[in-house]
Amino acid sequence: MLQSTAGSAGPLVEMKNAGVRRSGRWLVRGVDLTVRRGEIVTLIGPNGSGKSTTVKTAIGVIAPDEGTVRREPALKVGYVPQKVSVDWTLPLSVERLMRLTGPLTRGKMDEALQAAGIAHLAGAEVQTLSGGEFQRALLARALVREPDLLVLDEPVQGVDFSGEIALYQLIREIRDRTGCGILLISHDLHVVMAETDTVICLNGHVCCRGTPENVLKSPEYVRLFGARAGDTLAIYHHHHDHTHLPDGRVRLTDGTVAEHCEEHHAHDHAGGAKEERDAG
Ligand SMILES: Nc1ncnc2c1ncn2[C@@H]1O[C@H](COP(=O)(O)OP(=O)(O)OP(=O)(O)O)[C@@H](O)[C@H]1O
Repeated sequence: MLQSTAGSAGPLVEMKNAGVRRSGRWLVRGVDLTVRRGEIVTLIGPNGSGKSTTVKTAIGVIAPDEGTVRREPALKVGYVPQKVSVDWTLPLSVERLMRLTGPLTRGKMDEALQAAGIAHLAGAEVQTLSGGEFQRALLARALVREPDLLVLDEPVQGVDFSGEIALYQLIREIRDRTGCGILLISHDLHVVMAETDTVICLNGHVCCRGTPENVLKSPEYVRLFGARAGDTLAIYHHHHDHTHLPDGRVRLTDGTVAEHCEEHHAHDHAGGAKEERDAG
């Protein structure tokens, strides 16, 4: 089972006033960050704002120069990198990619590929995968470890808008099913981040934090991301306002039954530039 082990009720990772200093300057400073089981936390910020440094500090790849970082004992981390260096001239199937870092039973591999939604691509050559499929293959690799904490660095890079929605939906499903904590890195708030519990906006320090809606409205965020913050960004809301019946009709929360769900999906758009329909 791709199920994280139930540990203590405390945070998976907790950073308090953490700072990292290199070559005489603070790369990040004063970072407070907590990820609990079942929680999705997203770090956003411009290039060079310290997102990767913060994540590496959170998972213990680098030690803080000030402040504290506490992790749950024996915390298992699954990491989905932003990029991998693969020699594309060599043939490499998805199955081999999954086995590059260690032996893996067929069952575990199938389960992880299934969880990432690419079971049908096990035998495919990695170089033929689309951007979204490749991200899913990297995600499957991380899921094999049955992580308590899943860390994804820019998960929707090279993925089109509908692929972006599908990937965020998958990330949420993984969280719902396994109960793991998820730490996402992104350069900006994405339209589908409404499922994120907490957004932390970095620029060498924490500029602002809160729900996606609150961060979107905060003057610090608008200052950092400029006019496009208000003009082009839409927050996608998925309202679970109905139940699908076996005959294809839907029952709404008020008990009425409708033929289709489309007309009953309500979407909020903070900026209104992107329209997206919920597939139900
Ligand atoms: N070991 C190091 N020594 C000196 N400077 C470093 C070191 N590692 C990172 N930096 C610098 O620290 C800053 C923050 O880097 P970091 O990779 O954390 O940013 P980021 O927000 O993840 O950026 P991006 O969005 O471009 O991936 C950058 O200016 C980077 O050049």
